Amino acid sequence: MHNEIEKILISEDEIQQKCKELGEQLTKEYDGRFPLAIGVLKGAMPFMGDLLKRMETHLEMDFMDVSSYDGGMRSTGEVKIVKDLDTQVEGRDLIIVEDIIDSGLTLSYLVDLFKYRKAKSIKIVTLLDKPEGRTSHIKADTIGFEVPDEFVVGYGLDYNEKYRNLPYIGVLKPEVYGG
Ligand SMILES: O=P(O)(O)OC[C@H]1O[C@H](OP(=O)(O)OP(=O)(O)O)[C@H](O)[C@@H]1O
Ligand code: HPA
Repeated sequence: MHNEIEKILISEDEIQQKCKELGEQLTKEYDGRFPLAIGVLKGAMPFMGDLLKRMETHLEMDFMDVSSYDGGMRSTGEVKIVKDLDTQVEGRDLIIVEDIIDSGLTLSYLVDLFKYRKAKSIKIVTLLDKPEGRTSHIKADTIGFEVPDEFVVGYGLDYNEKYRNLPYIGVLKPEVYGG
């Protein structure tokens, strides 16, 4: 698996250090508030786990499974809800945890949905931001790292459902996707 990676953009150590830093920030911000942390599956799973372990305050967790890439490298333009939340968001302080904002379509869909469901506050925390990919007006409140306009994999991010279990963020060799 590792020999299919052309280069590592963000190392495992850098990711873990960032989770500690962001977890400390969120601890201060949400102390005494019992927020609802929403992980956007499947990609956010590793980041959600590492980040929230660093948050030293009570919180509730839930997950929403949405998909718009169908395993490929381009957004289909349509966000599908595969699994909805089990928790009511009305009146809650939400922390949406994402692995990446690229076109911004997934998050603008979710933010509109949670506003409609009357969330009290919505904070977007993303490990990666790819600003050059943006086609919709959405900005994260908290960003771990900015990435260039390349298709990245690892630490939750897939290509054809593979590479999510890499502990770092990297770029694939062109021959892997037939480039
Ligand atoms: O800003 P966007 O262009 O909408 O891209 C970001 C979304 O794309 C990926 O999810 P995907 O739809 O591939 O589902 P997955 O997490 O199950 O891989 C990623 O995990 C984000 O949720
Ligand atoms: O660069 C990416 N890699 C993997 N999944 C993604 N979903 C949006 N952008 C990306």
